Amino acid sequence: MFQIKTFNAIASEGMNRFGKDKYAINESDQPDGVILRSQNLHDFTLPESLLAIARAGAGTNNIPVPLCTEKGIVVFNTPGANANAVKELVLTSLLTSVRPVLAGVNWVKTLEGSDIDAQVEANKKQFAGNELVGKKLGVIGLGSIGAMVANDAYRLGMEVMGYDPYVSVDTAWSISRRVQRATDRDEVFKNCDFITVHVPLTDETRNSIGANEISMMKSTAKLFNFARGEIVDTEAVIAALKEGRIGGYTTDFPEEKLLDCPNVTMFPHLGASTEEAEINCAKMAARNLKRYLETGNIKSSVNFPMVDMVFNSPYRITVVNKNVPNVLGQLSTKIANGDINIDNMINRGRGDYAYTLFDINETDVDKITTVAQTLHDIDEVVRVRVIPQPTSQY
Ligand SMILES: NC(=O)c1ccc[n+]([C@@H]2O[C@H](COP(=O)([O-])OP(=O)(O)OC[C@H]3O[C@@H](n4cnc5c(N)ncnc54)[C@H](O)[C@@H]3O)[C@@H](O)[C@H]2O)c1
Ligand SMILES: O=C(O)CC[C@@H](O)C(=O)O
Repeated sequence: MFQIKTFNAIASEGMNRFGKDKYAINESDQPDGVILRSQNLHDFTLPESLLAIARAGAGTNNIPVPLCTEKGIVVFNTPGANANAVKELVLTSLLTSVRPVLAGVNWVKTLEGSDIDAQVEANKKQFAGNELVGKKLGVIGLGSIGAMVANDAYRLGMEVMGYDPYVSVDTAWSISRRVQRATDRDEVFKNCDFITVHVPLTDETRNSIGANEISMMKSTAKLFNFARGEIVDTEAVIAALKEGRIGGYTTDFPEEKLLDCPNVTMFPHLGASTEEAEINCAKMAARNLKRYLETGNIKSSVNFPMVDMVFNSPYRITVVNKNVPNVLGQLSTKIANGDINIDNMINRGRGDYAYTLFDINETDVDKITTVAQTLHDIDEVVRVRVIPQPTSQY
């Protein structure tokens, strides 16, 4: 039985994938797997039992990823599964930022009397706005969300400029050739009427939009942040808004100090909050976690390499180890010394750590367990698992 712990409400369409025959949910404080949304795990003591964490979402800054890597805990996310939901909210924000439609709707609710039509025609000019067509949108970060925003903004008639020095080949293929590529981020700040940021929170991106970047923006330009609050220097934004040096700031990450600042729109972290996105993320997170627990194969991990080997032998030994020379040699020698024949193997490194699968032609569990113990004796080995052949491949 695998023990799964959940944090946050995870859509049942995902949780149902953990069949009751193999999985117990929230019954143990020594889980094999954790599945969560935005719960902060930085202060959570990672139990020794923990093999993997699946984030039903894109950002993994709520998880202590480097510590997980050191402990051989695989962290998964669900790239793209909520991208459309975020894109639709970004487009909603762009459209409502140029037309005060919500203010107009709320104003109509306050009307009284039998001459409402006359009041409407006399006052509607206060809710007039502008159009997006022909205006320039800058998209910083052209991943799952940024690429969709760029393509759809172009379809709405905007000029679009994108910046992403690390864009993946797959995403690059999906971006319209009409989206201008900025080679320098400053071009985006200097030229665009709207700037939207879609990068992960990393050491490089933290506070990466600050006073310097804001000073390059047009005084009418509006900044949109649906990525993470910490990417934008809030104090610099407040100063610019108060002095009228930029036109507006929309964020999905409310902060107290922004509450009474002019031209700020805040959403309560709603980017991924659609039924469809929650279901997509839950299903993908559950699939990632199940695949790893039942086969050792890794897909969509943020800290370990992708590994996908067909499981055709009675048992598989998986090893997480430091990525240094001669560990693989020691591992295979110890397996051979235990009189076990290797059918198939794969070894992949990522940064300081590597992951190896050995499919073994052996059914004697005691013999396999004894050999697995000897693998632990190698200094560089972090974690060893023995997995029986599953009834289905993933
Ligand atoms: N508001 C929400 O509810 C919500 C929902 C989903 C994602 N997000 C946030 O949005 C982020 C992006 O999501 P995604 O699904 O598009 O992720 P993604 O991994 O598909 O795309 C991120 C892109 O950012 C690029 N990038 C990284 N560092 C960069 C830098 N310094 N400059 C420019 N580009 C850089 C990468 O190359 C990649 O193309 C997530 O990490 C998460 O923090 C928020
Ligand atoms: O789970 C959520 O509601 C938000 C997820 C979002 O911030 C993400 O990074 O995918």
